[in-house]
Amino acid sequence: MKPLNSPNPVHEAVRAESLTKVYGDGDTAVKPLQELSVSFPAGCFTAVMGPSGSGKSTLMHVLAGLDVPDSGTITLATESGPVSLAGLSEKQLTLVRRANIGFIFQAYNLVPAMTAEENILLPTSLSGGRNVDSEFFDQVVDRLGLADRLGHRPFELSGGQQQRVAVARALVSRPAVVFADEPTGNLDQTAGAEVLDLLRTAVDEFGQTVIMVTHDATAAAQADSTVLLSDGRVVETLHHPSAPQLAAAMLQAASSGSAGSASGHDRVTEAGPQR
Ligand SMILES: Nc1ncnc2c1ncn2[C@@H]1O[C@H](COP(=O)(O)OP(=O)(O)OP(=O)(O)O)[C@@H](O)[C@H]1O
Repeated sequence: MKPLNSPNPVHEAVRAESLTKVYGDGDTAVKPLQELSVSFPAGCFTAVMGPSGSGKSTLMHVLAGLDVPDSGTITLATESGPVSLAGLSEKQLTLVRRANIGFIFQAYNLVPAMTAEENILLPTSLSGGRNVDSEFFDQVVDRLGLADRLGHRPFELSGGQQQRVAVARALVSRPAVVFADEPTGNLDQTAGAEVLDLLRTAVDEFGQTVIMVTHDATAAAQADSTVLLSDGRVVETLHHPSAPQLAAAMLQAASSGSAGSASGHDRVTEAGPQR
C-alpha cells in the first residue's frame, strides 16, 4: 500500500476521478458509471441519491474497493496517507478495507451460521481482535435494540433486526469511512431513525466519514450534503438541503435523465442550514 506522491487535500476522505464501469457490450451494454468524479469530505455525512439504476450501488461498491472500475481512480485517505486503490494487490486491498472501511449492504450479507454478536465482531476478529471497544460495542448494540438478540442467528431475526446487526458490524471497529447502501430501506420509522441517529453520531462524536445511499429525502436531510446522481454521473451537490428541496431535486433528476449532466460539470447548491 503505497501513498500517492501527489498530495491529497487534507479534508478529503475519498476522491474518485473519471470512474467508468460498463457491464456487457454492444447494444446490451449498461454503463452505471460514466466518467464520474466526486469527492467526499472527511468527518462529514454525505447522502447519495438518484433515480433507480443511476449507479448508486455500483459507485459505493467501487469506492469501497469491493468492485473494480473499468477506468478512473479512487483515492482513500488513510492514517499513512492517501492511497490509490488501483495500485493495490488483492491482499493489500483487503487490508486497507479492513483497517479503514465499514460497509452496510442493502442485502445485509450476514454469515448465516454465526450469531448476531459473532457477525458484529467479525471484522474485528478478522483483524486479529484489535480495536474492540467493549463500551462502544455495548452502546451501539443498545442504541440499535439488539442487546437481547446477540445469541440469535440471522434466520432467527426479523429483516429489520438483521439490518441493525449489519449496521452494528460496520460501526463497532470505528472505521474512518462507513459506506451504507440503503441502511434504512427495510426498517420502520423508529428503527430507521435510530440508525440515522447512530450514523450522525459516528460523524459528530467519533469523527467518522459516512457515505449513505438512500431513496428517502427525509433520511438524506440528516446528512450534511447530498450528491445527486443521474445516468452514472453526478448532476448536483446540495449542501444542507431540506427534505422538500431534495424531493424536488430528485424529481428533476428523474425527469431530465442524461440531459441534466450533459455538460459533465455538476451544479453545487447551497440550500441553507435547515434540515
Ligand atoms: N453485476 C451487474 N451486471 C450487469 N448489470 C449490472 C450489474 N450491477 C448493476 N448493473 C446495472 O447497472 C445499473 C446501475 O445499477 P445500480 O445498482 O448501481 O443502480 P442504483 O442506482 O443503485 O439502483 P437502485 O436505486 O434501484 O438500487 C443498472 O442498470 C443495473 O441493472
